[in-house]
Amino acid sequence: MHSGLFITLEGPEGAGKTTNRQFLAEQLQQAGYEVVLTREPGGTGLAEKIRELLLAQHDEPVAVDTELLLMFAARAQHLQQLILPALQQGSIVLCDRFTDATYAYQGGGRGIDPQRIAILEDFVQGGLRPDLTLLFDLPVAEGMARARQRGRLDRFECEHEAFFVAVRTTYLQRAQASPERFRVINAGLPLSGVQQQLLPVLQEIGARCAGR
Ligand SMILES: Nc1ncnc2c1ncn2[C@@H]1O[C@H](COP(=O)(O)OP(=O)(O)OP(=O)(O)O)[C@@H](O)[C@H]1O
Ligand SMILES: Cc1cn([C@H]2C[C@H](O)[C@@H](COP(=O)(O)O)O2)c(=O)[nH]c1=O
Repeated sequence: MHSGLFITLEGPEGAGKTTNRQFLAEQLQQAGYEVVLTREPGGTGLAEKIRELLLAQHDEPVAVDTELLLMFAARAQHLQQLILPALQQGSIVLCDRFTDATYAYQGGGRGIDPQRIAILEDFVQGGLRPDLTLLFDLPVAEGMARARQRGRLDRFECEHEAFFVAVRTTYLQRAQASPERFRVINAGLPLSGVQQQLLPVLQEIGARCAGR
């Protein structure tokens, strides 16, 4: 059990998670909260090295189970070194992607049985789950266009459209299955419209912190 708040930001490539994570952090810090910003895969020195392996192109195919296990290896390190200590100190942790991404990308995209992902989720996380998850949803083509504008594409960003359609569908199914945890944000609007949708979320975060 911890006294902090674990908030994850999810969505496909180019959905605006990084941009809006910064906006949320600034608002929360101005309101006096201790905020820790992090991301997956990554977030610690070792986990960032695993991220480099995962995002790079290799001269042999990456087996889907290798990809899955590397995601959870990075997560185990991230949890022990950064997320759990921050939550125990009472911080709000804003994490760009977490295990919902594994269900969406390795489950939906790569076709791994979600029951196998659930076994690793329990093994690595014990009972820890995000308190709140913001799903930044937008049409696949729009997200890919935004990602392409940034320049060179990583190993995931080079996937075909059907992969990203499966990723988006899985995210939306998970949001529908757990409405108490997910808030779905229409990320296809101009930035001001996206941030407008985050105002009630900020109020909710404040209320949850006050109740702790
Ligand atoms: N609402 C928006 N309208 C138009 N462009 C946006 C919007 N939000 C973000 N962008 C732009 O889209 C690009 C991707 O945004 P950002 O890096 O925040 O997304 P992301 O979800 O973190 O992406 P990824 O998961 O691929 O790293 C950036 O160039 C950003 O400026
Ligand atoms: C946590 C996690 C991530 N991924 C994928 C999703 C993205 O393509 C990259 C991370 O890069 P980004 O800058 O956040 O877009 O990794 C994944 O496939 N599975 C996961 O669990």
